[in-house]
Amino acid sequence: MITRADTLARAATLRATFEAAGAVPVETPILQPADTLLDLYGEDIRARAYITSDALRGEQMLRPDFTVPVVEMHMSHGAEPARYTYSGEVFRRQEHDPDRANEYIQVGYEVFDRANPAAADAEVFTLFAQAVAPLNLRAATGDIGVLMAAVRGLRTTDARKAALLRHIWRPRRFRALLERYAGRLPVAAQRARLLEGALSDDAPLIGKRSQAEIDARVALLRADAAEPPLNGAEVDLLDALLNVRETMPYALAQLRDIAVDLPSIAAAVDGLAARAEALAASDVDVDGLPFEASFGRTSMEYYDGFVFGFFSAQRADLPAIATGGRYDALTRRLGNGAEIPAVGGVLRPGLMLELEAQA
Ligand SMILES: N[C@@H](Cc1c[nH]c[nH+]1)C(=O)O
Repeated sequence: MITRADTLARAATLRATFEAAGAVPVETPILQPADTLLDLYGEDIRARAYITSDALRGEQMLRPDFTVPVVEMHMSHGAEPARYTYSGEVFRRQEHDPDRANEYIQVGYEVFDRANPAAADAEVFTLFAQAVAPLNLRAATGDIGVLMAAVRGLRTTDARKAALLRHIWRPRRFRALLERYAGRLPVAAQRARLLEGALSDDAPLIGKRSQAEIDARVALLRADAAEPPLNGAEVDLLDALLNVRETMPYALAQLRDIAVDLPSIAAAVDGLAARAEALAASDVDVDGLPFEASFGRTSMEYYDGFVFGFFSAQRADLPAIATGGRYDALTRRLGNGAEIPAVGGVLRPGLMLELEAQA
C-alpha cells in the first residue's frame, strides 16, 4: 500500500532533481479563479474541474494543473529565461472510473526560453525520460503544431479553418466536420430543410437562445452550405497526415512527402526535424522513438507544438506516468501583450511508486 507520505517523499526527490537541473521551486495557490482561467484548458478539464463560488472573488476552482498558474506568475513578474519546478496536488473529477484518482500529486518542470525551442523541447523530454528510465515505459511523441499548420493551409474559408482548429481536440467531431466540409456526408433531412429555409420561422422559442441568435446561426450555416466543398486531394493529405504513426525517422520522411503537396506544414516539419536533432544530441534514441501525428489530441488544449507522454505497457489501464508539451500561445494569452516560447511537463510520483511496487 503506497501512502501519501511515500508519494510526498518521492515528489520531493523528483523536485530536487529538477532543481539540480537549474529550476527554481515555485508554489501556486490551490484555489484559482475559474471564470478567467478555465477556458484555457479545454472541454475535458472544464467538465472535470471542481468549482465553487466566492462572494468576493467570483467562481473559484481547485487547481486542475500548475501550468496555467505558473505561466500567469511568470508573465507578471518572471525574468527571462526561466526554469521552474513545483510539486503539489491537482484536482480533477472522475465521472466514469471510480478507480482513477480525483486528487493526485504532480511534480513539474517548465522552461520559458526564447533562445532555441528545439533544444528546450529536448531538454524537457530528456529530463522526463531520465526520471522514468527505471520504469521501462513506452514513450509517445507528437506535434500539435504540424496539425494546426495543416488546417491553416487548407484552401477554404477562415470560418471553416477556425472550426476545424477548435475541434482538433475532439477527433470524432473533427472528422465529422471535415467530411461535411468535403461534401462526403449526406446532409440530414432536417438540416437540409433548415438550409433551404423551409423550416417555419414561427416555431416556439423553447431553448435559451434568442430569435436573433438563432437567425444569426442559421445565416452562418446557410453561408457555409453555399461554400464549395474542400478540395478532395487536400482532405486526403490531411488524412494521411493524421495517420502518420512511425518511428521518428520514418515519420519525418512521410511528413516531408506530405509537405510537398501541403506546403503549409513545411516550417512545422522543419521544426520537428530540428527537435529530432536536438534529441539525438541529448542521447535520445531517436531512431526508435515513436512519433504519432494524432498524439496529444485529447489532452490540454493549450498545447501548440511538441507533445509527449510516457505510459506503462504492462498497465495500459493507467493514465500517463509523465506528460507534457509546448504551449507558446498560452503565454501570449496570459501575457498582456508579451509572449515567450515555453515547454514543460509533469510526473506522477504516486503512479511511479505503484509501478515500482508491482515490479
Ligand atoms: N500541466 C500539464 C502537464 C504540463 C506541464 N507543462 C506542460 N504540460 C498536465 O497537467 O497535464
